[in-house]
Amino acid sequence: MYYDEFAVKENLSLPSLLEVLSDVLYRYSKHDPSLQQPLRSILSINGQQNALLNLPCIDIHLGYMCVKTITSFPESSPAIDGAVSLFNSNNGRLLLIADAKEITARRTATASFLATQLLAFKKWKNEQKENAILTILGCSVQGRAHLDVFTQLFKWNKIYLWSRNMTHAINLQSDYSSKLSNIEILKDLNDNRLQQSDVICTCTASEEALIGLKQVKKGVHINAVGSFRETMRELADDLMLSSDTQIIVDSKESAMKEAGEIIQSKAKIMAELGELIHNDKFSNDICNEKITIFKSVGIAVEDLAAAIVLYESLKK
Ligand SMILES: NC(=O)C1=CN([C@@H]2O[C@H](COP(=O)(O)OP(=O)(O)OC[C@H]3O[C@@H](n4cnc5c(N)ncnc54)[C@H](O)[C@@H]3O)[C@@H](O)[C@H]2O)C=CC1
Ligand SMILES: O=C(O)C1=NCCCC1
Repeated sequence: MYYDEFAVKENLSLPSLLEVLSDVLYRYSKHDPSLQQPLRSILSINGQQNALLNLPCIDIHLGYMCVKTITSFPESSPAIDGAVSLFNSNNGRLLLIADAKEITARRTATASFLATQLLAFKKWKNEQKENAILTILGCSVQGRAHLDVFTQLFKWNKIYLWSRNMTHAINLQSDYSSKLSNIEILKDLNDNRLQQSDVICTCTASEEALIGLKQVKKGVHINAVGSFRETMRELADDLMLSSDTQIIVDSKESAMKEAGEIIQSKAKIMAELGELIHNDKFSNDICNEKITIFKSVGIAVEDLAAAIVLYESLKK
């Protein structure tokens, strides 16, 4: 009944997760009445950064209900802890309880990869696809999960890693050295290799902007993962507000309440990721001249997708 982080990692197929994620995000953005997801609750402890989060949702179309309860304690390691519970929505039976750290890490990175497919790969010519450069900022749990998912699902020409503490980047490079020989470390964010990157994933808990318009190239795609509070941000206002930037989010309702970059810059949101799925008009509006930003804060239907994939794989 309880699946720990190792069981989650071993049994959560990324291609299946990508498929179920696309389906639930598509129906979420279409306001499909069979899918219910209220805004999550974030209860802060003594007004500090430490918090208890609750993310429920019901999907009567797929026949499941899910609730993830996690703590976020940024000064602890790991920063996130908790469990995901999956239920049958026809009879109310509890089906599975699984480690939330691994589910959160993998569903978040897979959502970023889905955004990269829809916002970057679709607009690239073959040559850019064959020579694509990925940069990951922040080398803790999310940075590691992004490296893992992005390299399992796509072949990158080069990968650059940056972390505020360089040892973390070096350790991550070393952990992957037997599988990947194309990882390099960026010592700082003014390194012009950042400007050569086709895709950048920002995976930090920063409260100050780490990158601005001057540090990235025209047409870059950015997955901004880290911020989920008004006071947090990884991207500067000039990047958020440029007329060359198109901003996509996982949920407009959540992003406007939680995404620091969006609240602070008052940048306009172009669409939710789910609106881009099965939508040729939107895909055609995304062009190679524009910078695309997928700002995620994390929503319950993503955990539901992961829990369903896990449950159905364990049932076999
Ligand atoms: N969008 C989403 O769906 C999700 C977002 N998150 C958020 O993503 C971020 C990363 O998550 P984890 O790796 O689990 O957190 P973590 O606490 O394990 O790591 C935080 C990372 O941020 C770096 N960092 C903190 N302050 C910084 C600063 N001022 N400048 C540069 N780097 C800084 C740390 O060095 C560390 O590498 C967190 O803010 C977390 O809350 C986490 C889960 C899901
Ligand atoms: O969606 C999640 O799960 C989280 N989002 C923001 C940070 C904590 C976990």
